Amino acid sequence: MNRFRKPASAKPAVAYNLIVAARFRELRRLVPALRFKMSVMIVLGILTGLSEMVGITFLVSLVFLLGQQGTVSGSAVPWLPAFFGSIDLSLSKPVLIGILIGSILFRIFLGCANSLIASTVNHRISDRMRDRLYAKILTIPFQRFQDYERSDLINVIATESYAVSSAHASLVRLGINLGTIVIFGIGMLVMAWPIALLGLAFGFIHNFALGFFAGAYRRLGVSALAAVEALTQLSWTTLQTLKAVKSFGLETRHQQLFATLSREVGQTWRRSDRMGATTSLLSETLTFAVILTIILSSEFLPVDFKAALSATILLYRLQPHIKEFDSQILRLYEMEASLQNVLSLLSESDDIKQASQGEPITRLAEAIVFHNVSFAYERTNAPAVRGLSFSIRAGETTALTGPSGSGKTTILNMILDLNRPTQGTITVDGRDLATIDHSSWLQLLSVSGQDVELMEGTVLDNIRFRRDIPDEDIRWAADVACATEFIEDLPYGFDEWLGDEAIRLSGGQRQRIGLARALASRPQILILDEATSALDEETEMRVFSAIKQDAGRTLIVVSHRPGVARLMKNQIDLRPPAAISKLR
Ligand SMILES: Nc1ncnc2c1ncn2[C@@H]1O[C@H](COP(=O)(O)OP(=O)(O)OP(=O)(O)O)[C@@H](O)[C@H]1O
Repeated sequence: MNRFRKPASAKPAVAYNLIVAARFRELRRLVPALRFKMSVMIVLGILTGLSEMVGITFLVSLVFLLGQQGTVSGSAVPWLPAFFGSIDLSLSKPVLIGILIGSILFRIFLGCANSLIASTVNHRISDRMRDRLYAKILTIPFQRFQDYERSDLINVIATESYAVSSAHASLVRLGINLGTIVIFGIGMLVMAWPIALLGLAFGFIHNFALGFFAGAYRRLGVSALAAVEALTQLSWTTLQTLKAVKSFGLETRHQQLFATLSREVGQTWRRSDRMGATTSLLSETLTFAVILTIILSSEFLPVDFKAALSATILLYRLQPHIKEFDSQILRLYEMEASLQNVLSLLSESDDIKQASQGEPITRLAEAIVFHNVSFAYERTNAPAVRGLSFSIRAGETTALTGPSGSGKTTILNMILDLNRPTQGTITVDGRDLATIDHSSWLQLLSVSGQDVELMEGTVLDNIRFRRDIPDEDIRWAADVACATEFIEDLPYGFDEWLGDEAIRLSGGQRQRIGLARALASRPQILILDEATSALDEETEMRVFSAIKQDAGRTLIVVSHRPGVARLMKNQIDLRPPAAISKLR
């Protein structure tokens, strides 16, 4: 994730069960109206448990009554009088069978309803999380975005976002299990209190014993996440640098690295399975011990046999709930690392430029002026540019020149409002750029750089770049960028599939697609940052003369080629004054 964030602690929790409260608090921040939906699902789940308990006790009674004829005298179920006092609950066999079938059907119905609701709610949570994470990537300041590994961002959107719905599902299951445990416990207490006490002791021992695994599950979550992130990062960089990998003959090296990382991912899943099997075995052993205790001590228990049998079956049916209760807590530990990643990305502050509502701007009438502007990137010792004052006049052409690293791109980024000066101000027609509505300012601008970020799609898609631009404007832009001449030679012309690498295009052809993309929206201000560096001189001159024919546009060009700089009316030289005078 963020390269500058400390990794999540893998230490075991001090108080094992408190993780539930921590996860609940985090989820409440992430999912509005959490409590209502959760409560409905938990109540439905508990009702399912209740109908199961009713079914079990009536089933036991039925088994005992099957041999009898007519109405059963007295209460059919031994614990009912404890709830209903002196009311005569004599039941005939058909009624008993009816109640039994009813409770089974009710349980099936509630179970299905709850699964459907859970699935809908969980998918909605996942959809919402993915949308929010994606939106966050688009709204965090660009400089902050650069702190993140791209592959990790893909991971967090595509897979780790599910941690939120999984945590929600786990909390719901925990609520249902706890409610069911309480209801079964009360039922057992009424039927056979010694067995209920044994059950209570079992629950506590179970919870205590599984608590020892909390730290291991948390560490497992951290290492599983690290292994998946490393694997995705390698895959991502291999795809990005495949040409270099092949040119340097590094295929085998990459294959070996991938196999090692892939094995690590497999190992963490196997470790997860082994830990699941261990905790399950522990849980089953504890259940066996408690059932054995009941069987061995049954003769000495002061409980009616039918009630003892019902309570023992209940205890047996209770075990999965106790087991699930603890395994859901362990899951909360395991998913902690992923959840922290989601939370940390979502807690990034939005770019104030996008959030603030400044004054809209419809055109650049006079000039963009830098007033004693300095800019320092985060975590750097020296500012990238210092004390700059100059103006870029509207409707004119201006060249920004200077040696590599002198801050030309940094200046363009400030004009694009991607970065704001750390000192000084930039004004547009006399208004502070920081007070101008960000999106209306961007409507006036278009930029093309040395490296063109192509995307999966056709030539047309790449020029249009998901904007509403008519085909005529795209054709016009391709003409001005001198791109039509090579596009028409492609087998499918503008419909030729490029892919994000556009391997079949030369560097200069890719740059011309980038230029056409910038021109297609017919911007008032066109910014070209070494955008023609890969073109031959003749084509470059043709491109500039075509661009300059479209009068009225403000053109800002960064180029290391003196010939290009000379084509511009104004020049801003970023060399230190001493260096300039030495050259004269
Ligand atoms: N994201 C960043 N974080 C930290 N420092 C940066 C960042 N981007 C650029 N810099 C630094 O800021 C300085 C100016 O960089 P910039 O890219 O603006 O120079 P440039 O004049 O455009 O260079 P070139 O002609 O090589 O493209 C350089 O020292 C560079 O290392």
